[in-house]
Amino acid sequence: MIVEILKIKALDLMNVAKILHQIFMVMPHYCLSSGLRDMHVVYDTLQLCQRATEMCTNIIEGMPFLPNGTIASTCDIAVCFQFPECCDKQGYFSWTSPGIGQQVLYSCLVGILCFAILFSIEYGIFSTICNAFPRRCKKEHSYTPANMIEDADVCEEKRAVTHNVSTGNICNYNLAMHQLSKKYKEMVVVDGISLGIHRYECFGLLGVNGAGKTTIFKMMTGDVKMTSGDVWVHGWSIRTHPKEVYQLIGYCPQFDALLDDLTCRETLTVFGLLRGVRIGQCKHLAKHLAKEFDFHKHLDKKVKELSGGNKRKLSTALALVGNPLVLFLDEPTAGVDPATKRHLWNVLCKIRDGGKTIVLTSHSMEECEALCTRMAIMVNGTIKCLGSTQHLKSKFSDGYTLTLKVKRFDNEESQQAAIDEIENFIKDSFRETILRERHQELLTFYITDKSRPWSKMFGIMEHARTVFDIEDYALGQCTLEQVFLTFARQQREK
Ligand SMILES: Nc1ncnc2c1ncn2[C@@H]1O[C@H](COP(=O)(O)OP(=O)(O)OP(=O)(O)O)[C@@H](O)[C@H]1O
Repeated sequence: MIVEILKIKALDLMNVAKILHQIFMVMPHYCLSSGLRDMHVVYDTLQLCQRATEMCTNIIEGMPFLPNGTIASTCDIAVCFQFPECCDKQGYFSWTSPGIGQQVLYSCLVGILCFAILFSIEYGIFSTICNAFPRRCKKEHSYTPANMIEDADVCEEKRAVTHNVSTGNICNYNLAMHQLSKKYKEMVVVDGISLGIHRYECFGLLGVNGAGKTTIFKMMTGDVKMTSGDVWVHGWSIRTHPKEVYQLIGYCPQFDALLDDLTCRETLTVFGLLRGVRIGQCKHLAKHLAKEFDFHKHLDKKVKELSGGNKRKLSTALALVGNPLVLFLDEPTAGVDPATKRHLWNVLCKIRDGGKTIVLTSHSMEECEALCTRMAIMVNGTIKCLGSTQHLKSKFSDGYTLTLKVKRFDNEESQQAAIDEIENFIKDSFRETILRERHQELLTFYITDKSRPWSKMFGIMEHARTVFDIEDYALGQCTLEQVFLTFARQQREK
């Protein structure tokens, strides 16, 4: 009884093992190892059968009553009787175990399937299918941006881009983004951005650390997948025609993506070849770009021997290889000395005026003022304001800034009393004044009343200097940095 139960159990287990074997066969590692094991079993079986047949032949060869012709068949029968596995005469590639026919078939099928998936991803076949059924796909991807009160310029830009998308006039822009969003798990880092950028434009993306600027660049260069929305370069959609888009863009990443052991000349040549520049022209291109970006003295130095600033110059130059139409520059002048920075600005202005579109991020307001025809300030993945430097200054900081330094006292109480006295005086003397910032003895006031002439305001301040404990002061128009700081505070509040 127990033996019977054990037999049934063993049979069940064998069936389970067979099913598992079939399932695991889709895994190449399992397929390979089971194939090797089976080949070894077939080899051993064949060896055993051959040796048994040879032994049998030696034994019965001397028997007189057996005719010569029947020795072979007699041995076959004897060996088959003794070792049943010798009866089948299986080859290595037979379909049933221990042949490896199944493993070979599974490996081929899995290989073909994986290649097909790889090609589909590479050539965007899945996204093309997805775009063909927008409603179904949107269930997975669509993301509605948090509806907050938006600035009128941002709304107008959105409306213009949406109109051009719906009327098929997206070619009006060199670069257009529509409802571009990115979510990392539950965190929204880019929140429904719509922008249209033309030729001859240098567009600045400003924002505090973590506002989502680099993520926008990464989506446009295909580094990360967008959650929803689309990007068009010269009318080509990045979702449906990524290859065409990549041919039209140049990218200088935030952190230099260079090969340490190549020289600058070799790096420029390799990138030139990758971008389809003829080998003969690469030599000239390397020299030209090195001269333009002022690192020709280091052209034959290895990348690892370059200073940080020169690496930045090389990275920016690489973005220009292949003559792209749109340039994405992520903090191109970070770590570059002021003189070279100005040289780079001139180069970038020349490129912009040559008909290209530049999108850059920078934490230098000076740089944005020098280069950008338009800019946007980003907060928490959304655009808070948009326009030219002067437009932003007049819209968000229409007034004057007064910065003053109070004399230093050893006594804390006297210091506070002097500050209070000066603050009261300023608030009484200038109408509509706000104390915007205070860092120790440095006070910054924002004066919105523009009715007083400069002469009168300076007169008040010169008088105050003689009466109060003021060490120094500066009075001027509001700067872009102040506009930026107004929005930067919102990021911290969120
Ligand atoms: N792979 C990732 N996984 C999860 N979160 C990410 C990932 N990459 C970026 N983030 C988050 O997305 C947000 C935006 O990052 P991003 O690098 O775009 O900011 P940024 O505006 O370029 O900042 P910075 O000025 O410092 O370069 C950040 O909060 C960051 O932590």
